[in-house]
Amino acid sequence: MGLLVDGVWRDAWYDTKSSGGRFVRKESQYRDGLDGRFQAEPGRYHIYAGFACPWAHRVLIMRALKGLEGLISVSMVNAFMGEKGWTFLPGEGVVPDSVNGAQYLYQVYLAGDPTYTGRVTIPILWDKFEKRIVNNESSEIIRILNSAFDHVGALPGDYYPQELRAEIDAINARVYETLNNGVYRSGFATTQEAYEEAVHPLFETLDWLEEHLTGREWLVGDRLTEADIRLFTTLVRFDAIYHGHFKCNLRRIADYPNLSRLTWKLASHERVAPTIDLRHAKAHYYRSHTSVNPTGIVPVGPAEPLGPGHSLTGIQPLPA
Ligand SMILES: N[C@@H](CCC(=O)N[C@@H](CS)C(=O)NCC(=O)O)C(=O)O
Repeated sequence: MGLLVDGVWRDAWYDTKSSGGRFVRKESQYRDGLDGRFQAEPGRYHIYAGFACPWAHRVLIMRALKGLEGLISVSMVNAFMGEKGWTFLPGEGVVPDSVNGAQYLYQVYLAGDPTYTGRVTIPILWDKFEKRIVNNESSEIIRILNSAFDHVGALPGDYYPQELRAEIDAINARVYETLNNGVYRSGFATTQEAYEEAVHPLFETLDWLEEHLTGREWLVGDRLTEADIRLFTTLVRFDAIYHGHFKCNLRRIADYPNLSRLTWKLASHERVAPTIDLRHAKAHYYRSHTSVNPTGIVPVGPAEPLGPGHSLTGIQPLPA
């Protein structure tokens, strides 16, 4: 775990000292869209992702739902993120970097800008023509994938429809703050106060979502939208990872019937299922976050991380 400073890798854990033990997420730096100099073209773009990361997972799901596998290639990082950050070293679920030939993800950031300063995160949308990062903010990459490739062969489907945007944005805002990022704010807190400040609102949001989903199939409108996708990538990891590793343990998702139903509905979706590898994700969190779990031991349970009777075995690997 570390970051680049003027193009030089520095091994460092998140600084929580200056913020009273609170984990404060840094803004992503590459924020271009596919317009102007970047045009949507088959074969031009590459995604750097990984099975562990909930932010990268959003992007893998959108790529799959829009049927973009043949138009946008992908590389997948190793589960273990050590002192040199994410790597493409051989391991389960790794898809090597066919574009930049990087062994370490920081080399991809340097290939785009040899003087980059900042965190080295997945997901990344990379332009093979201009040889640079277009965007490294998942909430924006999923919107790009949702519509930019529609005229060059993407599958139909709009997961951010105009008429539902206000409602989607409102749900996203609460879910991002208290849940998607809330699990990290709970788990990476280094004071009791900072932890409790995160974990209580997190469960208030889960309670609220459970109620909101009564009599509804999806969060917004009567259809699958990006709001469901953004919620899902946290829910699917919750009982196996966040409940134990990040101490989000007032309740499990299995204790919420409506949230469990939504989680399973997406997890078993034929296009979404191949984007999930919970064993890999568990190994990442428990082995890489040595300040949270110094022994690196990966717990064996829960036996059924997606609720009674639901198994994810038999899922096919992600097409490269
Ligand atoms: N805001 C970013 C966050 C991405 C992010 O934090 N990814 C994590 C993996 S789950 C990462 O690569 N962390 C490495 C680091 O912070 O050094 C997004 O949504 O794309």
